[in-house]
Amino acid sequence: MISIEGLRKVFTANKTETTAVDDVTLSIKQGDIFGVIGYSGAGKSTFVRLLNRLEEPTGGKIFIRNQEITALKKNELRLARQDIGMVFQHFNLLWSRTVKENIAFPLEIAGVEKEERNQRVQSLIDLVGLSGKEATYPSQLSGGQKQRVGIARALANKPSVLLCDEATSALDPETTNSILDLLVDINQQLGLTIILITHEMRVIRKICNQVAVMENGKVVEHGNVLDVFAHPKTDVTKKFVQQLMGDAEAENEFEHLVHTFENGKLIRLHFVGETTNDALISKLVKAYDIDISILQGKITRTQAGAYGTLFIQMTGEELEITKAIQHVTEKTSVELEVIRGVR
Ligand SMILES: Nc1ncnc2c1ncn2[C@@H]1O[C@H](COP(=O)(O)OP(=O)(O)OP(=O)(O)O)[C@@H](O)[C@H]1O
Repeated sequence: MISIEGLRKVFTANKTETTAVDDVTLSIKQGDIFGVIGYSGAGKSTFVRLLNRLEEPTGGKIFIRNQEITALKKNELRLARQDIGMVFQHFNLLWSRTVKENIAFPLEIAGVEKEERNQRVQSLIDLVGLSGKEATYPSQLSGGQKQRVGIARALANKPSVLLCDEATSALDPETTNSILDLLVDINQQLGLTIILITHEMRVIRKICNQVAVMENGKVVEHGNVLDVFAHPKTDVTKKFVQQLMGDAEAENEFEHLVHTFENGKLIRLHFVGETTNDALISKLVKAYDIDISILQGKITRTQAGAYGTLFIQMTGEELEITKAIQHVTEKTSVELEVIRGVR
């Protein structure tokens, strides 16, 4: 759907050059909710603004549905942009226009007839849950409602791609959740491909199936959200994962466990994907003559499945414990590590 090859953006200000986006190559599939995460200054905003050429690339190519965006002339670009909606952090609404008039604006520019325009605006208002607010001005709306107008406006020309530039960063956690739910709805109902940038891992966790991590203009890691979460390779990704999981896996935590729970085997189970639903612990206790205590852990859910770590203590006969461990390693995809054997 979207193919990005060697994308670069260098800004020159006061004779100093800043490489905001540095040789980014990615491909994004139709229907993906693709998250780009990074700390402030990583280059996320520049990256997303390059995709519709709100910023002109210094180098590289962008293809959207086989059309080379980077090769388009100004007037061709205007048409191509109708296929790429964009939602902004600070909404960018027209304050002197009502909700209805804001959403109608891109349709007026595209020359859509009044009757069709009105119909489309009304169905967008229903889609984003703003029925009854048609004649309201943006200043009379809450942040979440303003962003709903922003989303409806971005969808007005029936784009196949929606770019979200920190769309929930100005909102409180509850409103963030409702806007993220709306984006998932839109993705499912309209089959829209969504690219969103954020500095919050919980946004990625809640709605993305793919993620790219940016640092110093480069994509340092990317792939399926679960894979990247479960096996983070770079320090920056590890820090983001820790934002969600806390430091449940920190070394000093397990030292503490080893000393506190002196009997039986101490085991770390690492769950990735659907296996967390399989009632593994109760199956083990029923099938083998052992006891299991859950000592510590955290499991979190992502759009692509669950993952997390659980520290358990197994007590009982050595042979039974060995059989239970074999069951986990041979019959499930849960990763198991014995961190201390029987005393
Ligand atoms: N118009 C500009 N002129 C000069 N430098 C710029 C310009 N826009 C961005 N930069 C620089 O490019 C780098 C990346 O900025 P960008 O805004 O893309 O990062 P970001 O990851 O989106 O950060 P934030 O979340 O704080 O917006 C920064 O070093 C920034 O100072």
